[in-house]
Amino acid sequence: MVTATNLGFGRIGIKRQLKFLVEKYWNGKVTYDELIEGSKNLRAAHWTAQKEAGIADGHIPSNDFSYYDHVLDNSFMIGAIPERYQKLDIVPVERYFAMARGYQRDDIDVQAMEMKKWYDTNYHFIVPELVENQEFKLAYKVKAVDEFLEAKELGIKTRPVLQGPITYLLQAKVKGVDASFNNLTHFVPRIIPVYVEILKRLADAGAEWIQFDESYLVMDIVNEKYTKEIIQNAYQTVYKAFKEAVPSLKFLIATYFDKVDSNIEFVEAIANEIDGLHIDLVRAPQQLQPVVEKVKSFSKKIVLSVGVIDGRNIWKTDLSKAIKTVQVAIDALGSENVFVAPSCSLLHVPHTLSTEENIKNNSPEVYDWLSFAVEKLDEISTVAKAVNGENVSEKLEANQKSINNRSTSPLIHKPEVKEAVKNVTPEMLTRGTPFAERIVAQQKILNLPKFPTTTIGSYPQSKEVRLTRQKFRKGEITKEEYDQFIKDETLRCIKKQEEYGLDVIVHGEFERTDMVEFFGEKMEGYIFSQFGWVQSYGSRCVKPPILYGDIVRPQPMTVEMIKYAQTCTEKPVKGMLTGPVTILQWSFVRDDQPRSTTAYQLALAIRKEVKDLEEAGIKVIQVDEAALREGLPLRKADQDNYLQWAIDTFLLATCCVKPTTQVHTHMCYSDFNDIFTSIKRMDTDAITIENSRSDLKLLNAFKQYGYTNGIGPGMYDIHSPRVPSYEEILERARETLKYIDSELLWINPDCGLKTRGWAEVEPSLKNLVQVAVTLRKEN
Ligand SMILES: CN1c2c(nc(N)[nH]c2=O)NC[C@@H]1CNc1ccc(C(=O)N[C@@H](CCC(=O)N[C@@H](CCC(=O)N[C@@H](CCC(=O)O)C(=O)O)C(=O)O)C(=O)O)cc1
Ligand SMILES: N[C@@H](CCS)C(=O)O
Ligand SMILES: [Zn+2]
Repeated sequence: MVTATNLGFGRIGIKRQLKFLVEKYWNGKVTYDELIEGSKNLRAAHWTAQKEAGIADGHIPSNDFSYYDHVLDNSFMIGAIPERYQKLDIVPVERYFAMARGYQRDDIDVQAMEMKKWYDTNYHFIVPELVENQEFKLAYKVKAVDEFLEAKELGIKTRPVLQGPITYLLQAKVKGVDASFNNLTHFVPRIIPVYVEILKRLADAGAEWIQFDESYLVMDIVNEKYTKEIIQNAYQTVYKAFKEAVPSLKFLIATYFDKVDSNIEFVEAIANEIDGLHIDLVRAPQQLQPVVEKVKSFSKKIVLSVGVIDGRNIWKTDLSKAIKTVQVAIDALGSENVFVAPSCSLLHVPHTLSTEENIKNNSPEVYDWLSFAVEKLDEISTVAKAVNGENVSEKLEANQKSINNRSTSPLIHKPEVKEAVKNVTPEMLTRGTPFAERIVAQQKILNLPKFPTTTIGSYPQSKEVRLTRQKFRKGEITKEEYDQFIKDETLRCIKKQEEYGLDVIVHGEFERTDMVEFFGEKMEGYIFSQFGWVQSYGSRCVKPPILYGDIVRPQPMTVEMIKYAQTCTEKPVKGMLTGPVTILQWSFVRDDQPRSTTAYQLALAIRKEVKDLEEAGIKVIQVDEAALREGLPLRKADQDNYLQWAIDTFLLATCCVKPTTQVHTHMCYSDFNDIFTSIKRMDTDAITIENSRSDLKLLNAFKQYGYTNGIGPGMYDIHSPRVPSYEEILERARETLKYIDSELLWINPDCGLKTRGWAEVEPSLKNLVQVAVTLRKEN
């Protein structure tokens, strides 16, 4: 019998209950007991939904829940708590949130831990931070065990999910060591006992299968430092120790987001210790045959968990195709050695389609093409039933009808859009004039001081802004009233920026729910869910719009608002747009054509907007490519191709302006080294980057690669509520000047300010501007 399984489920709840609960806890509006109780209810609901959908007993994940992030939970559980948090005299839950968000109370002021993108997703994790003499020890409460027991009490046997130790250690940064320090050789022996203790407790509690997320197995992990021998040795040492200590447990090694490829050697090396391997066959269907062959050759029989239901997108699965894939594994390994699974955790897709009344009523055809997490559980169970010989013919027929309908629907295809993409020429991808000449021409118009100051775009999306938008959506206020409110907010925001002394002004983005959803709403080819939220970081969620067809921009999207903003001030106002790659990356996009084709369509739409802004007299235009680095394929062999079309689409979107128009971009995520030549190729007049939670050393790349255009590495972290002091920003700016030429340096925060309150923004920006004033005197 093939088993229906799952790898992980979203935690925020059908209506984002966890978000509201956690935020209320932070604001002192609910107690710790209420936080515990509310989360318990959510977990119960999610386990029950999985059980009811037909996920097998013992294969419903637990420990996938988190108040903030599951990697942080793992650090907390094994005592990897940096000293600056350990020494705070606060209760454990406060310590946990201090690690995630920083802590500022009375005279205590501790920064948050580093946050990074989770592989190529829009989810962020808290980077484990270790020291050379790190001791790992169990927390007073062992979350993985507690959650297993909690589910057991409900009559649900779960499969606890743990961060695979090798992946956890490779993700960790170690303070105070040099580049030759080897995380694996150093920490493997130390981390084993704490994991063994957790495993023993899980076995005692009645667990059978344990899922180890060893997602690093899809990366190019082997290099000079992490040689094959070292990695193989690490895998063997860890999993041998686990098996010896707790022989009753079965271990599933889970990989996702790309192919395992030659790293299968490391799996082979531990084949006798483990009981199953999960592979992603949506992202990497080509790995089916080689992995099946390899697994078949192992002396010990292990289970192959085949990830055939897309955990990263929202389209209905072609069930007949999925069944064929599963059948290949069954034929080779036997049905008792095959699990049906989603490609990865369902954390990355919204909860359920069943509440989406708007799509159902207004776009019934598209509704029929969709599948969110709960519906995907049903797909998993249907595939398992089908290969087990149960009669699911009605479901399969209905599914085939939807799949056929989608592939031929006239809703999707617009010949004029396809034609426009074909007609893109190389001349459309270049500015023509070099930066050195452009900047002189721009300065004649803009006359900016040295170390120009700016912000990234958004200002606080206060409760009032959101509630007013909600009232407008519900029809409680008119469009005129809403527009006037937004204009008033914009004016107020611009006057504040003038008061702080910022040089390049932004309009604040008050009219935007989200920088991608806003543009989606103004283009044809998109639909929008009402409750399709997915977690981005901590309590912050995004509702990716659904791009289902060819893209058309019927009319200008931002021009009226930016023109208005420019009338509010003498200083230059940046026209704010989101770039094609970021729109692509943060939408659920069609899977019936290459992503590059969709990006070209988006680029043509943004290009029209850029041109219209310039014609409206806007002198500085920022096209955010916040997610360009995030979209980089995980395997090096795939990266050049991506970077080629990704940068081409950015150039297509921006290279239509005069040399006098200043083009900015902004990027979140600071791991730039591997894409540096591409950043250069973007040839923007200024780029602002998220950098403040990362090592300044990363900026060395700008020097190393001879970057000569304007650059603004974020001077402080906007994701945390703490206010940076003038001294702190000044120190950072002075340090930055060791890496960046003073003529090129912009002074700015590291991302938009929408998540902050004015009470934090005001002192932070005043300190920021003061730093620029000091630098001008010093340099
Ligand atoms: C820059 N970032 C972004 C990423 N991805 C995006 N798609 N967009 C981004 O900006 N990825 C990387 C980073 C991640 N950063 C963030 C930052 C902030 C948020 C965030 O604040 N999300 C909000 C939801 C935003 C939104 O759409 N708000 C709606 C209101 C929806 C709502 O909650 N309405 C309430 C009523 C009002 C209220 O009580 O507040 C309701 O319906 O009940 C809007 O503005 O109208 C969040 O709350 O999490 C995300 C990622
Ligand atoms: N312009 C956007 C960029 C965020 S990455 C903002 O300021 O919110
Ligand atoms: Zn950003």
